[in-house]
Amino acid sequence: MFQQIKEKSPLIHCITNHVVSNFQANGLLAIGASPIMGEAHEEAAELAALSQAVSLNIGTLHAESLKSMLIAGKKANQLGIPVVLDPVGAGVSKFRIEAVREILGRVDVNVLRCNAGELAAIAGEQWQSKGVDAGEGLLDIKKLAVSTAKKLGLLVAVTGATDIITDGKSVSKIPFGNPMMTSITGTGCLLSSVVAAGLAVSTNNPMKTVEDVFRFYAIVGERASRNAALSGDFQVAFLNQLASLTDREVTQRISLQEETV
Ligand SMILES: Nc1ncnc2c1ncn2[C@@H]1O[C@H](COP(=O)(O)OP(=O)(O)O)[C@@H](O)[C@H]1O
Ligand SMILES: Cc1ncsc1CCOP(=O)(O)O
Repeated sequence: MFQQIKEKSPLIHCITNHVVSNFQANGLLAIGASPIMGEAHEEAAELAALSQAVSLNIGTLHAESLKSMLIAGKKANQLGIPVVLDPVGAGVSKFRIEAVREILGRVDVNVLRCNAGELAAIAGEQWQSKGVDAGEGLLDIKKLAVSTAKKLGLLVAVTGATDIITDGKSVSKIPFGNPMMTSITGTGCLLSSVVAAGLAVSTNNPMKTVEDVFRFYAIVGERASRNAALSGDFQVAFLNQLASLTDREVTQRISLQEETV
């Protein structure tokens, strides 16, 4: 699939936050996709219509960008273009959680990519979130992901030490990755837009596409951590691995894991 992304270079319309906008654009370029960031409501429908996937992220949401997300999301739905939602910090304010509910109510989101705290907030469960980070809680995240996917009728992809992906029926766990991935801001946000790029080129089996993207991304994190002692180096190493990791190397890494279990 990542070879296909390089060949087709899908245009990904990102309405995202101003913390990670640059990292997200560079990460998409690194995998061979073509990012366009744009949050004015005047152009939201046009940009969505030009794109092969739409990536919505509420990290620094305001009334204007929320309006744009609804316009872009609805235009994407009309044209059959996949939509990914990253509900950054969904539980930290009334504004964010209401916005997430409005987007989910008015746009057919294909994939909800979130951390455990954001999932808990969306499901209306108790959780000790810490700003935009996952935080802590006692819930069974797998169960919550399954029930949320069923209730909302979409794919839920929850990140953490082990990632969980579900369509409400089957569940897949991705055990790869490295804790250094949480030492820089934006790895979650970029992952959501990489999922959008995957869906843009591979539409037959969305669940498998999300699994493949998550495996690839986690292995990127593992390899980047080998070449970086501290977070500044890690960010550069991460972009370099995004640009250079091949589908074949991913397959090799997975088979190594399978041999050891
Ligand atoms: N403890 C961990 N060990 C390995 N990988 C992790 C760990 N925590 C998060 N990751 C990875 O870091 C990336 C970002 O996840 P996360 O920090 O949960 O998202 P967010 O930035 O939205 O909070 C994901 O690819 C996830 O798999
Ligand atoms: C720190 C911060 N504040 C608002 S958005 C944002 C970036 C969050 O990025 P990620 O959730 O991918 O770490």
